[in-house]
Amino acid sequence: MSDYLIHVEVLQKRHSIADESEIQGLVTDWVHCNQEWDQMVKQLAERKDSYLLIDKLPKQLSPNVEAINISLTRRCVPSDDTSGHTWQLSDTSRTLKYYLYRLNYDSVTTDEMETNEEQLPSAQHTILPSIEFHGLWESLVYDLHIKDQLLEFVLTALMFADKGVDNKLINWNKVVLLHGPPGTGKTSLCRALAHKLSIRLKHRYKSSQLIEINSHSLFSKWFSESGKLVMKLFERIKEFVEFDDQLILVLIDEVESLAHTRQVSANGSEPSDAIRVVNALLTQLDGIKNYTNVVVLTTSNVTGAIDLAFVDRADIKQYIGLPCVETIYEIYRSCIQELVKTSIVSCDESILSYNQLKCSAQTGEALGTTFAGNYKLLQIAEQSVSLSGRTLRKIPFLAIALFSCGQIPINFPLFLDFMAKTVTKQFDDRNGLK
Ligand SMILES: Nc1ncnc2c1ncn2[C@@H]1O[C@H](COP(=O)(O)OP(=O)(O)OP(=O)(O)O)[C@@H](O)[C@H]1O
Repeated sequence: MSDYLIHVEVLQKRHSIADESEIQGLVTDWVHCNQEWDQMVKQLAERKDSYLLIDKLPKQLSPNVEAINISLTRRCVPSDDTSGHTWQLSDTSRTLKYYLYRLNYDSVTTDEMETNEEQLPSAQHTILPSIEFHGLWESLVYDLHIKDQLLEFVLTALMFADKGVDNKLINWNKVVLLHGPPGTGKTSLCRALAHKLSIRLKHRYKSSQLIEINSHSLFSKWFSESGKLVMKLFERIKEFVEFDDQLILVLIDEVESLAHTRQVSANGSEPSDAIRVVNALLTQLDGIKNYTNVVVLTTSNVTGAIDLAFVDRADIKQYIGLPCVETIYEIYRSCIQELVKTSIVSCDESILSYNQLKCSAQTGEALGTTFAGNYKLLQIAEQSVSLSGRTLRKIPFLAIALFSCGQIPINFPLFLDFMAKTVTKQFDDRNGLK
């Protein structure tokens, strides 16, 4: 038993023909010869929401392995945890979980449904783990340990289903609801969660698929038919769910457009159709909850507008809010690292994590000019409070587009000036719109 569980995700190269056992053997050797586990774990534990990506691999691994991603969760290993292979590092008390996977490069496919007059795009299917969502989980930063908690929640829900826990005695529906302001990464988090689950559960399921329901097209034009369309759509989902070696993740974005509160609908202009849609959705959700291999992920910007019966079915109702200074700093830091990597910004200073910066300030190490840029970045993060994650990720692009006059590379201090001006402009523009 250990305080941390170390997850080692091994991405096999696209054209590698080595079999799983061969790669597992090579990775095992690498893991056991690596003397740096304690240091890596310490580094990761200090950083919140963090991971270590190793893409410069030793030559015995590089022909077959693209990258190795190491992350931690703070928990003990349940004795019958079936996800991944478990290894005990011989010289420490640390437990390590190993997952080997390949990315799917096929493009997303769109399902269409027939209405009276036309074909309607009703859902998008992505085979997971997909190149489309590679790195998405790691790119999302939150104030609390939201990502780990969500992952843990879904793994537990699937484990309960697998163990055949009686639903009449313990109630769980395998439905997640993420709600909060626009642009806080709710949809991205659902996609990233689905991708992560497909990697972590590769031992349990032969394949995994994300089905994204297009709520808008289901509910807009053919309003009177919407109830029927919802039923049809879930019939189609059931075709996939029938195979219990397939993990199916259903994403309903902006679920309020399907799960409108029946109270409001009843007072509105077209009450019966809206009520029919909500009823159809609730019936279908109750129908698929009996399958062990399906999880429904939903998002909403306006929780108040969702039917309470739906909200009640969600096992987890997670509020995703606007980022705090620390999270903003980390989002900006990842943007700058990317611009340095692609030689758009030149930087001699190492860009510390928020925690490192705080620690070195306490010990007096960072107070010299060496970390002046880091402090300036922290000020910009403070200036950016109340902006959404979506806006924050745009700021570095806008800073260059608006102020660099096409001259790259831009040195780090100048780039930070551009960023500060862009944030000010963002608030001015926003106030101008009010
Ligand atoms: N917490 C975050 N960390 C890092 N990036 C973020 C974060 N929140 C948002 N983003 C960025 O914003 C983009 C848009 O996020 P997304 O569309 O998932 O948000 P949303 O909450 O679903 O928005 P909406 O409610 O408007 O549909 C993401 O792809 C990501 O680049």
